[in-house]
Amino acid sequence: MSENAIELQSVEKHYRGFTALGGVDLTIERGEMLALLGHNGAGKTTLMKILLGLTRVSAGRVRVLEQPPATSGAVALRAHIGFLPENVVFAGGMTGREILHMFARLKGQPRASADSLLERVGLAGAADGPVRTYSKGMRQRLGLAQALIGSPRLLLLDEPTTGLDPTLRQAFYAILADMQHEGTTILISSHVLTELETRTDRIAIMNRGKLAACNTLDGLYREAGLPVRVRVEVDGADTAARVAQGPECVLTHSDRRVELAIAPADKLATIRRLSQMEDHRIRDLQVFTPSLDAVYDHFGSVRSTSV
Ligand SMILES: Nc1ncnc2c1ncn2[C@@H]1O[C@H](COP(=O)(O)OP(=O)(O)OP(=O)(O)O)[C@@H](O)[C@H]1O
Repeated sequence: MSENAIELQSVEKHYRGFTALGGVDLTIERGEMLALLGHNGAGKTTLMKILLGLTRVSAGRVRVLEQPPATSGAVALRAHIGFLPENVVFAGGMTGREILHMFARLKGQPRASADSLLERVGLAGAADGPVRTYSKGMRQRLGLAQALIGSPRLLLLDEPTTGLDPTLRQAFYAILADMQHEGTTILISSHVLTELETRTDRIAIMNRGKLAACNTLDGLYREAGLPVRVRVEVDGADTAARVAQGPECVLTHSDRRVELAIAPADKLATIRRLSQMEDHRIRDLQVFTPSLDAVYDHFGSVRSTSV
């Protein structure tokens, strides 16, 4: 059995001359949670549709749980995939329980499994009310319950937390963490890097139909190589001058404070240099790593502009 739940090799998708995906290589291991980030139109939904077998690739090779997804023989494969689309719409007149029972029947699963999923997503109390009375967060949770029917081996979630408040988002990710713990592979697309930073194993950033980066968060920081900012609070003008005399780029300089910009690899050398200035008083030193938004911007705008 392959270690990989998803394998994409040189995948392209063209719509009448428009390139939605321009050669994507991506492998996702079984049990991994990978975030797919990208601007509007970057190609995230197209990629998910390909994985679901809803659209065929124009070129390249795709394997989902070791099978090509867009073939007539892929019906059994789909039973192992849970999908939550970006805009989930349910018949407003039906209750949450009726909807989940319907999806359970379609997936050949017992009704009891739907009932326990309503518990799991915290909708048991509202399950017998019509969906038109549900809040956005409740509809999203019903959508997640629908995606979880049949304990899928692969979960594809297209911007699932859009519009959820922070508490609901946390509850949503707690359920995903449980699923991952049980061995489910999860691919989750989003615009928001900050909410995914501590929750996913790796982050793939798409830019205009190409993969601009795919790495752990630490790996993305390393790859981006964005400068680290060091703020040094000093006892007076002499010390400030000494701090500013080093090889680092000086961002601001006053008698009390100097700010330096340094390459991540030089961080320790700078701290060593500052700590060895024994005859000068450094009152405080703060290191600011680049924000996640800066990392995202770096890959979203600098690389992969050739599609
Ligand atoms: N059926 C289609 N016909 C023509 N162009 C399409 C079709 N589907 C998608 N596209 C184009 O392909 C590009 C990628 O679209 P896609 O929906 O995959 O982006 P996305 O990253 O999911 O964006 P968003 O974050 O806005 O949902 C877009 O420019 C879109 O207009």
